Amino acid sequence: MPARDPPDPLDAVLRPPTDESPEDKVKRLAQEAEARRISTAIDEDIKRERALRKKKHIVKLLLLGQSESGKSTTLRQFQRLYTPSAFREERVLWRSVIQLNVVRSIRLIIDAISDVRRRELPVSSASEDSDNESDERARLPMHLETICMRLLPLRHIESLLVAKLVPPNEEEATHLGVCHGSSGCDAGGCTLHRHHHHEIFVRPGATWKGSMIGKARFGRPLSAGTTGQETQDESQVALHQCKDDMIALWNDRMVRDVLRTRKMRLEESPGFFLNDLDRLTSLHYCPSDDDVFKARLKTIGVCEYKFEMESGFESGTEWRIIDVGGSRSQRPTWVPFFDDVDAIIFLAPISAFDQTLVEDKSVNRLEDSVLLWKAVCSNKLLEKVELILFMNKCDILDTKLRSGIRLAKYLRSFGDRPNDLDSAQKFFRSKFSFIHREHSPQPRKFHGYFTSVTDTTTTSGILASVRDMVMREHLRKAKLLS
Ligand SMILES: Nc1nc2c(ncn2[C@@H]2O[C@H](COP(=O)(O)OP(=O)(O)OP(=O)(O)O)[C@@H](O)[C@H]2O)c(=O)[nH]1
Ligand SMILES: [Mg+2]
Repeated sequence: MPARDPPDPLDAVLRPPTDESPEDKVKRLAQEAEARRISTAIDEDIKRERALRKKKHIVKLLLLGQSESGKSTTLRQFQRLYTPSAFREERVLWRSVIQLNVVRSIRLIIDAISDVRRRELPVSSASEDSDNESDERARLPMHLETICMRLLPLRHIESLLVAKLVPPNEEEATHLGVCHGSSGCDAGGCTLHRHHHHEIFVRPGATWKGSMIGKARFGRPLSAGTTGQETQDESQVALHQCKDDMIALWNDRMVRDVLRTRKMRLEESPGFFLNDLDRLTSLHYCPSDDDVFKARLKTIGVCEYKFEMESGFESGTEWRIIDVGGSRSQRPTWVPFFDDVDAIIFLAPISAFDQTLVEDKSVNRLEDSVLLWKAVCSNKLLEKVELILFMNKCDILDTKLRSGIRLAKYLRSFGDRPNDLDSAQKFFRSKFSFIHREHSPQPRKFHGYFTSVTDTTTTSGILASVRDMVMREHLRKAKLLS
């Protein structure tokens, strides 16, 4: 005789009672039918979700370009466009970065005027009581000495802000481009010690935002009042108290002379806010969108920003935008992303034709961008990737050319073309598109844009066309593969 299966332990529990009344039976059967209905609905939900996940598109966009080319600013523009409420909520967190940008600009000025040589000054600016030696340090006029003295508390504020923004034990080797030397200085009665001008940076993982707000992240809105940043803080109080002196320093004629002779064009430098001191130093200052785009915080490592399209034909598409550090030591982090990226936005700051890299003073910035672009175009791993070129910082290019800086002096091939924005842009477009054509392993379309990514209006339109183009290409390739 075959062995009998052991009794099912659940069977006894689930079996209807032997003394069940007809009414109870009707009730039980109804309950069982309802339970079956719910179970089928859950099964269908799971099936639908699986199918959806299978269908869900993930579009990956990588931002590349040298340091200070505008990658993180472009990322912030994407954030503003596609997760506006999270962007707005996080604006307040940029206040410390902006405070530090301001304090650093002021220190650059004080350092410059503190060891200015008499021969560097126009005759009218030099103080009269100095002796004849031509290389003698110029004495500062009394009013500037007083201002420098009164701005001494900003040194403490700078240390506070660095402690707040830079993770402990982090040291970054690159320095701000416009600074000099690192020894102490003594200008008349005003003694200031220069520090190394380490540029502050953001490292993912130990993010500065994370350290300031606990667990808050893009996509997970913060409520105002949770960070403590929006109320007045020590740095803001100090900046408020120093407001008049900072404004007087920045507007001083001799200061401007010194900056001019030293070719320190602070207005064109990243993180420049000195024309907005009145607004920025108010006790309840909260950064505007534009302030967030103008703020400078260097990227070290890789940051990924995810967002999902909520409507239209892209509904359900997840976008991942990857922002990397652009300084030379950071470039090895780029390659692992080449594998499965849909498109690259490459930023070339075409205003930088007369500048050198912060990390290597012997390398011209424009040349570096051109070489990088060539390397990206010719990379075999990227042969099927859409390359989008942002010829960026056109606003600064325009200002430079208008101020009389001659492009041909730095780029002989520019020849005798008119030294204006239009001619320069045509020239750069043909230079970059030529490289794209000649060095791409297989023919592909050139997508070139002239951008000033700090400008929200023009950039929003450009990002929308980029998004459409990338999405179309993504769908076309997905169709070809399926
Ligand atoms: N005027 C102007 N400033 C810009 C433009 N694009 C970027 N900037 C500024 O340039 C600075 C550097 O921009 P970032 O976006 O931080 O540069 P990045 O490429 O991310 O640099 P790394 O993180 O060092 O690789 C910031 O202060 C920006 O506000 C532009 O088109 N015009
Ligand atoms: Mg960056």
